[in-house]
Amino acid sequence: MAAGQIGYGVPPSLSAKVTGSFAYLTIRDRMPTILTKAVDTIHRNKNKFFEEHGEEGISAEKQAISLLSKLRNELQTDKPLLELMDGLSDTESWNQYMQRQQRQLGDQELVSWFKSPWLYVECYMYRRIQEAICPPINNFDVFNEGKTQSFFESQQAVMALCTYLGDVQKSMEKLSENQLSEYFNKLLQVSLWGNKCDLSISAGQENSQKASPIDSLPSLQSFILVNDSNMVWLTLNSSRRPEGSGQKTADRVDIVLDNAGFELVTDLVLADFLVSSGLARHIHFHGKCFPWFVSDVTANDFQWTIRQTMAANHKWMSKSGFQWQSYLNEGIWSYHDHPFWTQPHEFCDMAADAPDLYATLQEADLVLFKGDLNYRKLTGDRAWGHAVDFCTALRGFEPAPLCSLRTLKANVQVGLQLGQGEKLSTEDPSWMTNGKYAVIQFHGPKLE
Ligand SMILES: O=P(O)(O)OC[C@H]1O[C@](O)(CO)[C@@H](O)[C@@H]1O
Ligand SMILES: [Mn+2]
Repeated sequence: MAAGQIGYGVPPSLSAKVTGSFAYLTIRDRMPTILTKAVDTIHRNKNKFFEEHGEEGISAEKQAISLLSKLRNELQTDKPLLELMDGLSDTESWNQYMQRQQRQLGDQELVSWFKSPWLYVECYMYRRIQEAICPPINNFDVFNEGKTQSFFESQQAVMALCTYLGDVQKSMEKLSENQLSEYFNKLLQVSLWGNKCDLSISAGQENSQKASPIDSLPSLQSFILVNDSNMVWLTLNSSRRPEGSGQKTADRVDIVLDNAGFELVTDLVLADFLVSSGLARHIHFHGKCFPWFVSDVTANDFQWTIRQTMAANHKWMSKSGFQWQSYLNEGIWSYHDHPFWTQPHEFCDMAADAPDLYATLQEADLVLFKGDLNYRKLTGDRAWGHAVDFCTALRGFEPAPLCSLRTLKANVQVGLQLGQGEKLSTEDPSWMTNGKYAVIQFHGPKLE
C-alpha cells in the first residue's frame, strides 16, 4: 500500500465534522478572523498601492477585498471548495489534490470547509489568499506587519540571545564535550520555545518574546512532554567525521523553518552554534514560497531579519548578523523554498508527490522540523492515540534522522507514555492547544 493511503489502523483526519472540536473552532472562529484582518490590512495599504501602481493598484486592491470577503463567506457558510483559477506554477497540483480529496469523500458530498480534513482546508485558505492578491500587488505580504512587529518587540530577547551566543563562541575552543552538549541543549530549547511565538494561533494578536530566553528555560523544563535531545546530540556526533578522515565530512543539518520574528532568530542562533562548534558543516534552511499561516518565514522575511540584525545598534546582534550573512555568502548556510511546504500534503506523501524534495532531505544528517503545522503534517493530522509510536504516525516518512521541535497548538500528539495524555487532560484540559507544552521528538536509528 502506498504511503499515506488509508490503511489498517490509520485513524481519520482531524476535521470540523466534530462540532466543538478544536478544528471546528479554528475554522468557525479563528480563520474568519484572519481573513477579516487581511481585508483590513489591504484596505489600509490602498494609498501605497496607488503610489506604486496607480489606478491598476487601486483596482487590484478592490478585487482582493472582494475576493477575500467572498472567501470568508464561503468558509462561514460551509460552501464547496472551488478550484484555483490563477494559473500559478502550483495551481494544477492544488487542483489535483482537491480531486484526490473529492475521490476520498465519494460522490455523496462535496469537498467543503467543515467536512474535509482540517489540515487541507486550512492550507487551502492560505493558498486562496494568495489567489486573491493579484498583479500588480501580488508581491504584497498581507502578514508582513505582524511578522516585523514580532521582531521589533522581541529586541530585548534577541539582544540577550545574541550576547549569550557571543559569550559561548568566545570560549568555544576550550569547551569540554559536556559543556558543549550543555550549550547545545540550551539553544535547542530556546529554538523550541521560540515556537510559542506564532500569529495564527493568536489570530494575529501580538506575541513578542519579552523575557530573556535563556533565563526562562528552567521554569519551562517540566512542560517538555517528550525530550529526545540526547538522541539529537548522538546523531550529530555520530555524523561528525574527523578532519581528513576521508569519510563523509559534509555534515549537514536541515532546518524546516516555521515562524518569522523571534522564532527565526532562535533558529539562526542555533544554526550558528551548530556551525561554529563544528557539530555541522552546512545548514539548509527551508522556508515558504508565499505568505503562509500568518507568521511563517518567506525568503523576504529571512533576508530582512538578517539585514535588521546586521544593522542593529548592539554589538553582539550586529556581529551575529554579519556572521550569518557571511555564512550565506560562503555557502555554509543556504535558503530553500520548495513549493511542497506550501501545499496541503501529509509528509508521508512527500516521497510520491515531491520526490526531488524527499531526495534532498535524504542527504541531510539530521532534519529539524519547527512548529505545530509541521508536526501535524508529520503525523498526518490524524486522531492517533497519544501512546502510538511517533514512527507509526510517520507512516514511512523517514528521509533522514529527524526531530520535531514543537509547541502544542493542535490536538494531535503521539509518542507519549501510556497514561501520560490522560493525566495531562485531567491536569490541564487544553494541554494540546494552549501552547504551554512542547516536545523534542526524534525519529531515527537508535544510537548508544
Ligand atoms: O506556527 P505553528 O507552530 O506551525 O502553528 C500554527 C498552528 O496554529 C494553528 O493555526 C492554530 O490552530 C494551527 O492550525 C497551526 O498548526
Ligand atoms: Mn507557523
